[in-house]
This record gives sequence, C-alpha cells and structure tokens, in this order.
Amino acid sequence: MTVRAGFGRRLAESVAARGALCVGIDPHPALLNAWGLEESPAALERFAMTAVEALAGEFAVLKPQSAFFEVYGSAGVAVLEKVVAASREAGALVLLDVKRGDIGSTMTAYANAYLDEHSPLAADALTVSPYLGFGSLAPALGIAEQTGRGVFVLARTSNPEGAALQRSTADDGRTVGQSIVDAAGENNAGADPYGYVGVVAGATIKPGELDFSRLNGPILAPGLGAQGATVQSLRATFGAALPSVLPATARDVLRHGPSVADLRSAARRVRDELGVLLES
Ligand SMILES: O=C(O)c1cc(=O)[nH]c(=O)n1[C@@H]1O[C@H](COP(=O)(O)O)[C@@H](O)[C@H]1O
Repeated sequence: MTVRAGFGRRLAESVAARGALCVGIDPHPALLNAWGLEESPAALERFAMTAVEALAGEFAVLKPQSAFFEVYGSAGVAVLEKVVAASREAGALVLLDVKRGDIGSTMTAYANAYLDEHSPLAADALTVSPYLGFGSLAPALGIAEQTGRGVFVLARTSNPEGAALQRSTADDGRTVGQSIVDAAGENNAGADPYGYVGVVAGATIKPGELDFSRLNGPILAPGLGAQGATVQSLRATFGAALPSVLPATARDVLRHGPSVADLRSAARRVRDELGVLLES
C-alpha cells in the first residue's frame, strides 16, 4: 500500500468518512477467556482477526496494543503483522500502540520498524514516549513526515500514576504535559487541516488541564469506557479542542465478542454517540 498525503490529512479524511472513533485491539487474556478461547497464538489470531473483520471496514482508526501480541513471542508478532496488514487493506488507519521512546539512534530503528513502508509491521502511526526528552523522538518525527505517517506523543496519560510526572512543573512554569503538547505543536505549525504529530491525553484527565490551542494536531483520548470516561464527559474535558479529539476505547467494545455483528454494533453505538456530541 502506497502512502501519499500527510498523516494529518489522511486522518481528517478517514474521520470525516468513518466517524471519530479509535477502537483498540487489546487481546487481554480475560477477554480471550470470555470469548471461549484458550490462551494460544491460534486463539490470539482468532480473536484479533475477528475484531478486524468486525471493525476495519467501517471505523476510522484501529489501535492494536503490541504487548498483548508480543507476549506470545514470534508467533504473536506474526499475528500482529497480519492484523496491521488486514486492517489497512480494509481501509482503516492503523495506530500501532507500542509507546516507544529511546535515545535518538535507537529511535531511528524503532521508527524504521513501524513506519518504513517495507517493514513487516509498517503502520500508519505509532504511540511514542517523550520521557527521554522530546528531542530524542526527532528520528521518528522525521521518518513519519517523510512517509506520510504519524506519531502520537504521550503528554498526559489516562492512568492515575501519570499525574505525578506529567503535571509537575518545568523550569519555565509550564507543566511537563503542556510542554509536550507545545513541542508537538511546533512541528505542526502551518499544516492544513492539521499536522502529523498528535498527542495522547487521556479522556480521564481533569477538564482544562492542557491548552491545545497551539497544537494544530490530533489528540488521542484513551480511557473511554473501561477506565471510566464517558462520551458526555469529553466536552468538559477537551472544550474547544473537541473537534481534534480521537476518542479511543478497547475493552468496552471487545467484551461484546465473539460475534462479529455484536462487536460492530457495540462500536457503532459509541461512534454514534460521539457523532451526536460533535454535532451538538
Ligand atoms: O497510548 C495509549 O493508547 C494509551 C495511553 C493512555 O494514556 N492510556 C491508555 O489506556 N492507553 C492505551 O489505551 C488502551 C485502553 O484500553 P481500554 O481501557 O480497554 O479502553 C490500552 O491499550 C492502553 O495501553
């Protein structure tokens, strides 16, 4: 598959056509069991490809969580390769959730693994951690820009433990999370409709905690459903930035399997609720 337009444009087009929802493909052992599956690479494939069959043809973004595949070793990674390829083939953008972050030279290798068209794991975007310094991500940003792909940088994560670090104040008075959002925004300056450097800000964070007015990029907001955030809470949490928010949910949809129809209906319900929110 050849990637042409910049990621910001591709994401905006996909969201316009398919709705603003990212569904996580997180094959938790408990979910496999709930679907009547054993914990094995074959069952992992059954689970993940059922989710792809249900979702990839009509939802904007799918976000496989690499950890749940890696746990099965090379057999699990082979399943992840299939999930990425089949999802993209069906028209979904794939945001690979790997939360990578390392010194610059190693970051180049990670970026090549996930963003180079010829890599077996090439996705449309990946999650990255800036906590070795935002500048250490430069190789990933460079490769993403060149290849029309995106990165989502962890700014203010949905987990309660994130606050101590991410809400702490840097020397210039901004919170660490805000400085990440601002650094992402510098890379997106001038992009239309928006740039390729997204941020991750949990749907569970306090309203108004971050100022997104200079981001000019997408905001991935995980935490909808299983972590307690609701569609209704998004407006208060994100305010004027809501149109740039890509809400994400995984377990709350996946628990409706193994029926393809039930999975699809569950994801449609969330997407429809989000559609109503965005139109109001
Ligand atoms: O980067 C992420 O996707 C992410 C960031 C964050 O702040 N919080 C968060 O929960 N996530 C991921 O989003 C998914 C949440 O799934 P559910 O809680 O089941 O909807 C998991 O794969 C997490 O690893």
